[in-house]
Amino acid sequence: MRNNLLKGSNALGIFKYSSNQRRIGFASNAQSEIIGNRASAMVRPEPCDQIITEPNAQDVEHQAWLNDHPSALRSFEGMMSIAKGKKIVMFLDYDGTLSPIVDDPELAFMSDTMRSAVREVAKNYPTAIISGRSRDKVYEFVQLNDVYYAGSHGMDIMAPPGRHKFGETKYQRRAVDKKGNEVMIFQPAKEFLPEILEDYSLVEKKVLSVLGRHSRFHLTRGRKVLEIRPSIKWNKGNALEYLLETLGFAESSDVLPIYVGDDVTDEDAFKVIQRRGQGFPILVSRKLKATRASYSLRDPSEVLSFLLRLARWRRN
Ligand SMILES: O=P(O)(O)OC[C@H]1O[C@H](O[C@H]2O[C@H](CO)[C@@H](O)[C@H](O)[C@H]2O)[C@H](O)[C@@H](O)[C@@H]1O
Repeated sequence: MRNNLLKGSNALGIFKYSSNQRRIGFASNAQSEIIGNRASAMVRPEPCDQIITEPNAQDVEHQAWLNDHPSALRSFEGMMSIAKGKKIVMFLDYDGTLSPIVDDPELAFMSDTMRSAVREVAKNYPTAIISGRSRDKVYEFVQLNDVYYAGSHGMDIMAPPGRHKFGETKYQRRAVDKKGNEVMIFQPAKEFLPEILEDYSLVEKKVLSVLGRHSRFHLTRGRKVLEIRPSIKWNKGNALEYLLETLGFAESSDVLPIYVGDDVTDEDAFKVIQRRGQGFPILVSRKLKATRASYSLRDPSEVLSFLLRLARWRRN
């Protein structure tokens, strides 16, 4: 039991300090390696050292969660050995994944570094951004041409110019983007739009009472967000499947979708990947959470590292 606790605390970057023990710290300073009593008397502990007695129950629980949902950065080589010879398709959520969570949704900008990482990934693998936001808003933030955009939880999908096939799909139509390029738009909930626009301001004030008058809609909750959605079976998971189909991978046995997301709405996409038995669902979270994801990343800065490694992996 004690060994297990210590194993957990080591993996969490916490170690027990005693003066007669060999100790390797995380400080870059060479002095952080101390051997024996004599040396320990000469060297002051580095500020990063944490002196603790036992990890608490929460640490142990978090470590158990990390064992079940290991870091996609630490597991990168293993993941890529599975990906070898397969066609990777990249799916990315926006808020909390490509941009940090901030109080004002209008200010949820992504960094230029993140933008160029996504651009690099999109050069190498088909890439889609699937967000709860409107498609236009996500495009405004991301501003990349060569990616698929799926707004409103996948209910409004746009393929990049020249990257689409126009089939007979009922809700699909040709359109022209702001730069005058022909794009393909897919909107399975289009017929609901007039009602959404008509009731929007009222919905903000009296969400539940409005819902009482619109049985065709239902309420979902995100991170500090109330959303009214058409009661159709369409979510980020359906969008992922639709995009794989659009890309010609519907029946493919060698496609490997990677989906990175942080919120409850991303669980639908994780579920689809689990069901297909192919691909990597990755949850972005610092906290232990119930999830269908197989891997984890702590925050958007780790997402950035993952994307950069993925782009580099293909180049090599
Ligand atoms: O699917 P996503 O791309 O993750 O979008 C989900 C929601 O994102 C936005 O809200 C979240 O991010 C905000 C900015 O960081 C934050 O203030 C809010 O608390 C979060 O819930 C967006 O405002 C929603 O419309 C999206 O559904």
